[in-house]
Order: sequence, then C-alpha cells, then structure tokens
Amino acid sequence: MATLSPLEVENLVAGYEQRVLLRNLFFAVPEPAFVAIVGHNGCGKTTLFRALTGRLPYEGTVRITGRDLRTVRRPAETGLLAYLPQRSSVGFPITVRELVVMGRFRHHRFLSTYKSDDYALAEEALERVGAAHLIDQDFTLLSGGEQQLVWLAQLALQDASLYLLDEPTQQLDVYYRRRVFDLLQTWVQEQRKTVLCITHDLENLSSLPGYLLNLSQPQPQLETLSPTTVQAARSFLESEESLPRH
Ligand SMILES: Nc1ncnc2c1ncn2[C@@H]1O[C@H](COP(=O)(O)OP(=O)(O)OP(=O)(O)O)[C@@H](O)[C@H]1O
Repeated sequence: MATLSPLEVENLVAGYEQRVLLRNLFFAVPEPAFVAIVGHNGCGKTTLFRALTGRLPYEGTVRITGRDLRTVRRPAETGLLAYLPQRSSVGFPITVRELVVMGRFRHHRFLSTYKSDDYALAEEALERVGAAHLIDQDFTLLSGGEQQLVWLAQLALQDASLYLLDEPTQQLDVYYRRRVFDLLQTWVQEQRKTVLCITHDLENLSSLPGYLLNLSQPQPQLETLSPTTVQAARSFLESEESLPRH
C-alpha cells in the first residue's frame, strides 16, 4: 500500500492584498523528513507557515497525511500540526515546568489539572533540549536563548505529525544551535515526524539528512540536503541577481 505524503502542497498562492509572495508553489514531502526552508528576508517563509496553520487565506491545495487542510478548522488544536513562531512572549510569571507541561493540552479537558505523568514527560523533554536545570525558574526571567529551548521542549510534548518551526536557532549559541538541529533529527528518525524548519543557519545544514526548499528561487523545489545543494543555495542567496525586484 502506498504511504501518504506527510505534506503535499499543490499550486499554492498566498500573500497580502496586492502583493503575492508565494506563487504556484508545488512540493510533496515523500516520507517523514526534515525540511529546511531558506530564502532572503521577506521572501515569504513565515507567510507559508501562516497559510499552513490556517491563519492566512490561500489558493491551491494543502494535504497533511492525505487530509485536505481546508477541512480542518484548527489544525494546531487537533494535533495535525504544531507550530513554533519566530517570537512568542509570556506576560505573566510562570515556572518553566508549568509552561512546558502545557504542551500536553490536547490530552486534557479545559481547566483539568496536569498529572504526575504529564510532569514527568515535561521533565524528560527539558532534559532532551539540555534545559533541565531551568525547570524551577521563572520563564520570564530567562535569556532569549534559554526561552527558545523551553519552547522547543513544550513543542515536543504536543505530539503532532507535522512540526513547523520558524527560526528555532535564531538566538542560540553555536553549541545549542547544533544541539537543536540534532534534536530535530531525532524527532524525524525516532518518532517519524516531519519537521519544516525556517532557518538562515546554512552552515549547520550541509551535514544533515533531509531536504532543502529555497523560497527565493523563482520556482522553489525540494532538493536533497547535501554539502553541494547547501553551497549552491548559499551562492544563489549571496548573488545580487537573486535579490527580489520590487
Ligand atoms: N500582515 C501583513 N500585511 C502586509 N504585508 C505583510 C504582512 N505580514 C508580512 N508582510 C510582508 O510580507 C513579506 C514577507 O514576510 P514574511 O514574514 O513571510 O518573510 P520571511 O521570508 O519569513 O522573512 P524573514 O527571513 O525576515 O523572517 C514581508 O515583506 C512583510 O513585510
């Protein structure tokens, strides 16, 4: 029996008012995989995630494991996908433990309390991102990089089939950047997740298995990640000719 593609995008068109940013985008992720999404600032990477999370109207078809995205009213709430935006903030004091355990929200009815099993999973998720030592701290007092690791731990608990991460290594030092990319690989290889990761961190990509989607290309297509394809993407993005003309 043929396996369903984790994500198929057909003829996707999306943008804002007079400005179309994504034009007739076609790609299909053939199996659970890591997909790095690269491209110039403003080329439409976050816009693609806004369309996939149902927060921006689009033309065309998106299927997640065969299910038409238009038929799912709240894709994140139903566990079809989980999304880590570029910036998230919390406006009230909360311990890291309590914030991470909220990743279990789909397993609980509104206002029901989390159980010891949930907290054990939260602790494990924090260990896996290298942030177990932060568990009792007030999240709002952490550094930007520490907060980012905590969000990743919370995301891991959401247990979706498709993860969308918008620049997850942006504020991290070299050690944690590497560690986060390795963690995302374990989600793919051990848990059969599909991870779409927007990044400008090209130097970490060449040694990873997966795919590359360069949204600055006139007709973006999935390419296999390798030192050669990453170098070609870098040369393209560094060239004056690749810059968008407005
Ligand atoms: N709500 C909006 N209304 C109009 N234009 C918008 C809106 N949101 C974003 N844009 C514009 O759309 C363009 C693409 O934005 P988007 O956030 O998708 O870029 P990006 O590729 O993720 O960039 P970066 O690498 O800088 O994060 C930008 O020029 C942005 O100013």
